[in-house]
Amino acid sequence: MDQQSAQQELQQLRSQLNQERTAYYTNDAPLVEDHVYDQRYERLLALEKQFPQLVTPNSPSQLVGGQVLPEFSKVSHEIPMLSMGDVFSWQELEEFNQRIKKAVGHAVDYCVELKIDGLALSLVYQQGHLQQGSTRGDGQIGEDVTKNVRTIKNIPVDLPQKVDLEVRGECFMPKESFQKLNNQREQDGENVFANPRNAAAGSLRQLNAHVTQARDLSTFIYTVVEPAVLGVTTQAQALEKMQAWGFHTNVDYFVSHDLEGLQEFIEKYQTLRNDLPYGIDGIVLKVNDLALQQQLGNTVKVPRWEIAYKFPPEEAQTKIKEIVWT
Ligand SMILES: NC(=O)c1cnc(OC2CCCC2)nc1N
Repeated sequence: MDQQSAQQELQQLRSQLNQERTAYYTNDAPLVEDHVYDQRYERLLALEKQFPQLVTPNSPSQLVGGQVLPEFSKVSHEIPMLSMGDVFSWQELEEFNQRIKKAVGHAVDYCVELKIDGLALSLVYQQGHLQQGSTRGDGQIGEDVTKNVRTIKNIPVDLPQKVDLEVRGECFMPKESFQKLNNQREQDGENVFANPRNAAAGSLRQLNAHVTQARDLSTFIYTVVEPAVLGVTTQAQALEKMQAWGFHTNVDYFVSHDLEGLQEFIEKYQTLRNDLPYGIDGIVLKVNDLALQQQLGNTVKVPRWEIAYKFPPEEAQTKIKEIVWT
């Protein structure tokens, strides 16, 4: 076979295998039988062995980097990765709502999301290919964790369209994986992680990508930095579109008008949180209209258009709950 036709076949194999991998891990909806995927993967490896000069970073064979990094290189976030203001009571949520109504002049819709207890992650795509993954760091400068990010199963390496796009979300470790990891560490006489969030941070910020790959990390993507690229004008549409493009998003969100239905949502998830397969530490209220978000802008540290309502720590939950609701 000549190089030209090998190049064409490899391009097709890479795109097919990456799509099949995303569908399998993100939507639990495999596109092909396992043995078909395996045959394709074997063909890719054989061609790459015969034509090593045709291997690309996005190839499924390159997902786990070879060498262990000496340290992380730094990434500067063009748009700062802001944190969130926290409130702890219903009254403070109402004060937040009043501030928004005063600034905007009328009641607004909010997109209400679960607050996943993980660490913030940025994913940058160029021409539809995953180019870089980085941590929030101090909001301006984060760490380049691209090699590790490529091992996270529900992060797509290719997008359905060849566009430049940045999305952000939460990287977390499911509770069950956390338990298994700590049991294994205890058996190996290693120190255990205090909670799933620390385990996720320690696993993502690993200099050896093979270690990250073994840690069963996951993501919930919640922000598109440039909504126009996806043609969306609200946060709820952004969540829908990102899911359609292959990102793993959290479906337990709803749009409330002027806090309607919010108390029920909070009570529901303050109770449900123990049974969820991942950790949450509250809910996030975001002005749904993205143009309004821009109009409201940000303070130095946090956006004015969103607030995080933090649940009381799990052990104290019952006591504080009576105080908050009576
Ligand atoms: N932990 C979460 O689940 C979560 C975190 N952050 C955000 O929104 C960003 C958007 C701009 C600042 C915060 N949404 C979330 N759901």
